[in-house]
Amino acid sequence: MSSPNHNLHEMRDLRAIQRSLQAFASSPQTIEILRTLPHARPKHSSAPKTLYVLDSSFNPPTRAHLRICTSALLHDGSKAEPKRLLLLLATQNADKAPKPAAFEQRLAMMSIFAEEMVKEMRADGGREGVVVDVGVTKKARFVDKARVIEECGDYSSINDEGGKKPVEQVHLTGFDTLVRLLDIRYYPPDHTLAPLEELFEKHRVRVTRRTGDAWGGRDEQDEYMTKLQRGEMEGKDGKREWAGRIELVEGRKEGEEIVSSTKVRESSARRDELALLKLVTEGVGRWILDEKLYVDGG
Ligand SMILES: Nc1ncnc2c1ncn2[C@@H]1O[C@H](COP(=O)(O)OP(=O)(O)OP(=O)(O)O)[C@@H](O)[C@H]1O
Ligand SMILES: NC(=O)c1ccc[n+]([C@@H]2O[C@H](COP(=O)(O)O)[C@@H](O)[C@H]2O)c1
Repeated sequence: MSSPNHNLHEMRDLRAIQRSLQAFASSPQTIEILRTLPHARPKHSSAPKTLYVLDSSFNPPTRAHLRICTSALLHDGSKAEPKRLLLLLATQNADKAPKPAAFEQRLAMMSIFAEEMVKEMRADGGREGVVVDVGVTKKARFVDKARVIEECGDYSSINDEGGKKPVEQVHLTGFDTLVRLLDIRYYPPDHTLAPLEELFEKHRVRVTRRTGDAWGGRDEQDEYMTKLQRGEMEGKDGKREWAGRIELVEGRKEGEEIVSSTKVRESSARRDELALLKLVTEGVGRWILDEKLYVDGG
């Protein structure tokens, strides 16, 4: 889907981002790619075979988000190349009311975060040619996001018969979000998992463990996965085979600090710069401090 907003230059001008967001909000569009990095892209990039999607409120992007993305791009060897990553800001959340910061601030941070990620992957993994998109969607649930991404012209390739071939999406989530993805309360009016059929038929979910906080320890998370494999979803019109489309990967190591966007906002509210800078990438940290983001609470 081409748009006048595409490739907002560097995404630092908050007013320009705001104007793009307003245009998006008042348009019938449900998804829009606002920036693609790096600027000079490898030829193959327009037709990825695997599209990783990190959907988040990015309030702000953290080192946990960075790990989720780089782990997928660098270590998910089984997926088809070329790979591409979409950082997707959800302007509507399935659970949460909007909180600080404003969406334009979040997009500016996502853009800085994407630049830092591309740079880090070049340095660490020797990985040239990773293409990262920064986009927005009005859709809150994963099943709806997957559908609008499929329809987004930026990612289709042409099949042998000349038709459009949608790319396989791998949705990157934390364990807490997998539990919510498979919770029937998000699927009115029938409140069954049947609407997820189209998601799991075509796409996958790569789940990072999230332990040591409110989401249970390793054993509880393993037990949850075992129940899925044994067909726990079937009573809710889900399918046991879907478990094969869900991959659980390691997250934080034992003893490593717990990272969340909430913790960043709390550090900023306490004016604890040192704590804040440990939770986010350097450029995002600098932006938060310069803009005095979250200092009034949130
Ligand atoms: N530390 C983490 N470990 C594993 N997954 C994470 C972690 N932080 C975020 N995620 C996952 O990344 C996705 C987007 O994260 P989200 O924006 O909800 O971050 P958050 O830190 O949970 O936010 P908040 O603290 O504002 O609730 C979600 O699927 C979430 O589960
Ligand atoms: N069943 C679902 O598809 C479902 C449930 C809960 C959250 N979500 C989405 O997950 C993303 C991350 O959510 P949180 O910021 O609440 O962790 C948001 O885009 C949110 O809308 C989707």
